[in-house]
Amino acid sequence: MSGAFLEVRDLYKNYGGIAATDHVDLDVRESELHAIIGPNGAGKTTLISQLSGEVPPDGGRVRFGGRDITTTPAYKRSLLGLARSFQITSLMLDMTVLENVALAVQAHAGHSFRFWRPARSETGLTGPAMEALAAVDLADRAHDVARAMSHGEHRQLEIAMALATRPKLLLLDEPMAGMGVEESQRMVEILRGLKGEKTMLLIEHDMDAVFTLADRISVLVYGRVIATGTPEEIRNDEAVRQAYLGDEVA
Ligand SMILES: Nc1ncnc2c1ncn2[C@@H]1O[C@H](COP(=O)(O)OP(=O)(O)OP(=O)(O)O)[C@@H](O)[C@H]1O
Repeated sequence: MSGAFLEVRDLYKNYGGIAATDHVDLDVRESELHAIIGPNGAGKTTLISQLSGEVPPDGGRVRFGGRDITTTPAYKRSLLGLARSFQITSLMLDMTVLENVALAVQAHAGHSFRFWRPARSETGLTGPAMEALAAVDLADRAHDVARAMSHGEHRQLEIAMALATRPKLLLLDEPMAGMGVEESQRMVEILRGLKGEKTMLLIEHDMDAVFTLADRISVLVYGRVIATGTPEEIRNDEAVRQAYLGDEVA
């Protein structure tokens, strides 16, 4: 027992002879920002999908908050406090920013809200929704229609929707994907603001962002974790340097 908040042991997923995750061991400690990096096809998305419960593992165990959740379905993991940042495809573009977040709160709370009332009229929904929007620097956009926002703001909104459910662990799947320099910098600031308050597992290709933000980094190559450590340790790890042909993590 490591006493980690999220404990992954021997996790395995095979796709037609390819081990997408190959006996992965991973510990995420409470309050840390733990990043997963690795070349294309290394298994990062498969790993996060196994943690959120969308992809069932072929072997191994996942424990969260001391409880075995290996076979727990995604919606129950979310109720236990394990949230994956929503994807853009789940945004309601013709609704306001606030309504989108309120819907996420409502969906998470299930029966405790009266579903036939419009989400905007429930103060029990708008309180947590506004708090989440403030955390991602979108409070002043609350009443704008989601369609009117930029790509970067849509990604901020996705994070607000996950935060509004007050998760204990936030799974972030490439939050900087498709962003320009300025948008990425804004996202880095937002994640920096959440550091310490939220435990986060971050998958990201933007190495500058990862090395700036992460408390610890795990490196996945061909489905295997080849190293875990502080940014400094990862930077100096010979196997990691070789996996990245020496330069990208320098
Ligand atoms: N649903 C699937 N069916 C078959 N093979 C899959 C499936 N999902 C992933 N794979 C394979 O598993 C391996 C790991 O893929 P995965 O998408 O998890 O990697 P990744 O590290 O997220 O890649 P990227 O950085 O490009 O997003 C790849 O070889 C991929 O082709």
